[in-house]
Amino acid sequence: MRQKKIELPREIHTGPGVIKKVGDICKNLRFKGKATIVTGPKTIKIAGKKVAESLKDKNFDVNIIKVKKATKDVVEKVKNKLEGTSIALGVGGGKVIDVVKMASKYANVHFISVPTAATHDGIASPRASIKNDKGSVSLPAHAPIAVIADTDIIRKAPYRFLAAGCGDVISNYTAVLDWKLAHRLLYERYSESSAALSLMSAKMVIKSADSIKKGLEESARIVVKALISSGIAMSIAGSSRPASGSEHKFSHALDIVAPKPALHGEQCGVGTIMMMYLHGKDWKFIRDTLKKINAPTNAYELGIDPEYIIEALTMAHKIRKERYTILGDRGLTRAAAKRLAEVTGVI
Ligand SMILES: NC(=O)C1=CN([C@@H]2O[C@H](COP(=O)(O)OP(=O)(O)OC[C@H]3O[C@@H](n4cnc5c(N)ncnc54)[C@H](OP(=O)(O)O)[C@@H]3O)[C@@H](O)[C@H]2O)C=CC1
Ligand SMILES: O=C(CO)COP(=O)(O)O
Ligand SMILES: [Zn+2]
Repeated sequence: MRQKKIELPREIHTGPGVIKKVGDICKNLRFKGKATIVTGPKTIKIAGKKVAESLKDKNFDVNIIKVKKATKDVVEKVKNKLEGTSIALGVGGGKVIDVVKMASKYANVHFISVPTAATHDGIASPRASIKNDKGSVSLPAHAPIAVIADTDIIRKAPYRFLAAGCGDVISNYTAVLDWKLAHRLLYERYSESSAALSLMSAKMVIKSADSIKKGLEESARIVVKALISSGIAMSIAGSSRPASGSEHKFSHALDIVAPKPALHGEQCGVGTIMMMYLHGKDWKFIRDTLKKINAPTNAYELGIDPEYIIEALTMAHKIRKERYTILGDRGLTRAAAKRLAEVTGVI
């Protein structure tokens, strides 16, 4: 019998004002001494300082590291600064959380995920997307020991962020279709329970699409819940397969070719419309749901020139090559890419 390990967060704290409890939560988890906060230039003001205060109140010796990028070098630098730390905390968006996830794994310390925006499903996942000179790689990291998601902070973030999170989780539709395809064609290992949870996470958002609105705590809570359960689907799979397929390849390709890429989740949402079309599924349903949420559904709304959309479509199959998808091994011709984007109204 094949052995399997599933790593999950031990505690999940959500709700308005929960950030004030960070110190308490760390103490209850039996951390003490030095706590290192990894945060970003904006998020330090939004949440980093509050986390520091809460930790200091509980007698932690607090060290703050600001990061701007999620690259291998940055991960290495942060890892070196984690020496002697009892607990690392990632306070910010997806990049910050990915950096602390990898650095803490290398430094052999636990980390806590403190998202400041509901933009991505890496909040609770055991994977990290790290940039390199060829784009990015998906690396095995470890799951956070705790997730502390303050829905008051998240609801006050620009609405665009919440809509991006919806795009990232809705993309599970095509990710699972691609996974099933790879299972049928290549007999790739497939988990029914992981795929079911991944789809359920997407459906949680789709079902509530009409009530996902700017500034509402309830909306932030729905999206955070869906993103966390999508991360747990990745934990069960032991990879990002249930949450990253052809639509993510398209988004990763855009990150390489577009001079000013949009948010990860926004790009994944648009990618999902097009990949649903390639799968012969109801792509209009995805487009209409994204529209209801006020997430981008075309190049113009992404702020990306149509030429880059076509280029990203033609090179997407070369990204994460080990992950077989509807794009196949040869990918799309330029003519097919142009037609796909036109037919689905993306350009
Ligand atoms: N590991 C995984 O499983 C997954 C990883 N990802 C990765 O996550 C990244 C995308 O994350 P995303 O959050 O979209 O992008 P970023 O982490 O780049 O954040 C985007 C910007 O938003 C700012 N920000 C964050 N919170 C707030 C707030 N409350 N108010 C105002 N500004 C805020 C950040 O500030 P600051 O400048 O301070 O950082 C940053 O400038 C990608 O690299 C993607 O590959 C995505 C999905 C899953
Ligand atoms: O973004 C992800 C899941 O939403 C993870 O993507 P990758 O595994 O392709 O880096
Ligand atoms: Zn994603």
